[in-house]
Amino acid sequence: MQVSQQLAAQAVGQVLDGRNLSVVLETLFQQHPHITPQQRAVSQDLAYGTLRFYSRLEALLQQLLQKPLTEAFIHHLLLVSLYQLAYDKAGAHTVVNQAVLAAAKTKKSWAKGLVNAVLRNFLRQRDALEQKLANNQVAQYSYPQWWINKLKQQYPDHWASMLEAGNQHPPMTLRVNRRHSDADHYLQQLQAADLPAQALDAQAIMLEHAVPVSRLPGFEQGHASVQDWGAQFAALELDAKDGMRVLDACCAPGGKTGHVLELADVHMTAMDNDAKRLQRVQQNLDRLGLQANLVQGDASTPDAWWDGQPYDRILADVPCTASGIVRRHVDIKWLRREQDIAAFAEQQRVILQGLWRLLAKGGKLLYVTCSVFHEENQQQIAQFLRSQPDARLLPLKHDALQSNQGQLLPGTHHDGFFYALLQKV
Ligand SMILES: C[S@@+](CC[C@H](N)C(=O)[O-])C[C@H]1O[C@@H](n2cnc3c(N)ncnc32)[C@H](O)[C@@H]1O
Repeated sequence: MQVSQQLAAQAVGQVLDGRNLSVVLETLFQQHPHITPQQRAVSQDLAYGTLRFYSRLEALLQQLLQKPLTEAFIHHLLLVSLYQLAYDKAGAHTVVNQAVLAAAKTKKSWAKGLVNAVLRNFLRQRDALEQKLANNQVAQYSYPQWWINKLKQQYPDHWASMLEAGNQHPPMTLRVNRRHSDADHYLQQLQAADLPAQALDAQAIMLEHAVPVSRLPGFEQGHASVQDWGAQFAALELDAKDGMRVLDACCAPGGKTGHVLELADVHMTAMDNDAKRLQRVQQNLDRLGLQANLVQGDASTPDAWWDGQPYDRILADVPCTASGIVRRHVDIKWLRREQDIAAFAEQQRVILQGLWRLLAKGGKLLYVTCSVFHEENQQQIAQFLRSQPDARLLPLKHDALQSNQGQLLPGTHHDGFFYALLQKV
């Protein structure tokens, strides 16, 4: 556990300095090639858990310190250990002892004593410390204040449940490849492999416990893919038919590209501006046995890559704040700044404008974000419709989208997404 606490503490520190959690963890694991798969998994769980509840843990820690902590590693080690004591199954004495040993490695004479005292005081005073946070929403929900304020303003009836949904442990959800099977049949295969699960619709299945993909029946043969249920609405709403020309304009890593191709035999151009991420699209398509014309390019400047033939369907799954998928990407809560919203909204506006002229008359463009902020969603589309007289907004099929003007609120079964289906008239 000591190694995992140490690595998690380093990862937490680097994320709080502005770095992406999955990149940070990958780099740390490369630097420690001898740790076991179990130590990797525990390090990852501790880093994710600590960041999920970061501001609550920080508020608890501040109550336990008599003066500010100047040693960053000890600070982050205490956050990880408090996470373990407050949320994890590990035994309290083991957590404290291992943290003290990890602190000793810093060779600071005061570190061992401080870590021991802070963690034991937490165990003794926990109820009183927690009670003092009852009126502190940043500590209660573990989000930045600006984020809480924005959701309160934009979702007066749902803000608290949305914040809580973002703190849940995300489920592992599968998309069954319709070319091979459906949810009912695949469920039977999962049961035979001792993997309990439930069907969410004809293609989507939520597993009771996350497992390595190698344990999924037929995964290497493309019988199923890992994809949040909310993301699976995209290909269904796009409604591409056999023979159509389809552009997936921000496609990497190709989750939605694969789904569109599973549903219909279309001529697919899958484009992204990131060459490395495009390699993952190719790998995903290879596994599914599907084909697309992969193009590296900028969706906002199509003249550089477009062949001049209009598309019947365009999927614009644009870059966004990702505020709807924080339960999977816990670092986003601490990496985003409020001013990022306007910057993303401008990037999305330019992409949407750039893609619109590629759409055939009568064709449909599905605009998608994994954000819950109105500036990137409803406001973006309202502004687009005002500036584009040949665009009209079509109704969406899925009930959950219809009832919220295209906004899928994050919940137990899916992340938060926004969908708008536009037709060129
Ligand atoms: C939300 S992700 C797409 C996820 C993907 N549709 C899927 O379902 O797997 C957004 C993608 O847009 C790409 N991107 C960002 N700016 C772009 C631009 N100007 N032109 C094309 N792609 C862009 C990013 O590299 C990223 O892969």
